[in-house]
Amino acid sequence: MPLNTILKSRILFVINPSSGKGERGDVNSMLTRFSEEMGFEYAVYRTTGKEDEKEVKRYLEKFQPHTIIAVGGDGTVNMVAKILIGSDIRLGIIPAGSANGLAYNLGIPENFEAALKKNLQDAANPVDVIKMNGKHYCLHLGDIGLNARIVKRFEKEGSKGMLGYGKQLFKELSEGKTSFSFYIQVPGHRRKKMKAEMVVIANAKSFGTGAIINPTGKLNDGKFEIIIIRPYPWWFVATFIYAFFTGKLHKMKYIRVYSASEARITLLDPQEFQVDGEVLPKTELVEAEIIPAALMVIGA
Ligand SMILES: Nc1ncnc2c1ncn2[C@@H]1O[C@H](COP(=O)(O)OP(=O)(O)OP(=O)(O)O)[C@@H](O)[C@H]1O
Repeated sequence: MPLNTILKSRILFVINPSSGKGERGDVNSMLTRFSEEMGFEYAVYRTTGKEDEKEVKRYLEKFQPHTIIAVGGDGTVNMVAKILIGSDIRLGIIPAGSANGLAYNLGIPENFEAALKKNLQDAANPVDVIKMNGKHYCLHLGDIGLNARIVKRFEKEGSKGMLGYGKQLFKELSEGKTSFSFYIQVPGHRRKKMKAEMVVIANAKSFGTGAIINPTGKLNDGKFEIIIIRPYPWWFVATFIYAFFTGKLHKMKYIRVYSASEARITLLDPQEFQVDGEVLPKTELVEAEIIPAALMVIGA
């Protein structure tokens, strides 16, 4: 955004004080300093975990921001994004959660001041959103099976950070694989019965850990990808890890990728399901459709 636009703009900061690393440093004085230097007006709403959506909507009416910057993890970003779908209010992100998937994909630094500067300088561009089962809005990715089970364990046991994720991944893998069967319907392809360890429905390229699950993913192409990890022999894990970090997963054996603007996955038995880090009840059906250019996101 050019400086003269920032000078006139109103920015609402939605801060989750309880997210991953908590509120670090003296955020208030940093915001005051930047607003004086750059001349923007700002308001702060600190989330409580109760009725936050309603409160943010009240700020929209009374403060009429041009930009909302979500300071927190994927949950906070998702809560704000949901409110902004279809509006031209810009969404910015300062990552401060235990999972910051979208921020990672946008290359936003974890340091508060550096992330704030980036949000004040970068342009906003349209980003697609995936609507799942008619009510869940996904900016980053959702999945069925292995990763959803790990995210669930992670939350239940109060694990933190990459080490915590690694511990839960190890536990899941050492308990043996639990593949599941499903039917997949994607327009232009015949309905197919398949078996998988995990099915990922991705808007973005990478998990917040940096693992590239969707090498061909773009946030603004009007499509999402369905990445199916089929049952594999145990010794293939090392090849997967190599592929995850070199961006070659889509070329691997045991992987099937669909690119789609809508899809329907019917599970033969209910499976764990998560969307942008939020663990949802086990499901037997996932219907996904893209909402193209749904949001203006800074740094996209
Ligand atoms: N003040 C608060 N106290 C407790 N919980 C809160 C508060 N504000 C928001 N929350 C909850 O925080 C969750 C979102 O957290 P977010 O994803 O931003 O950070 P996180 O550290 O990654 O969290 P998590 O690991 O639980 O996903 C939501 O469930 C929301 O209800």
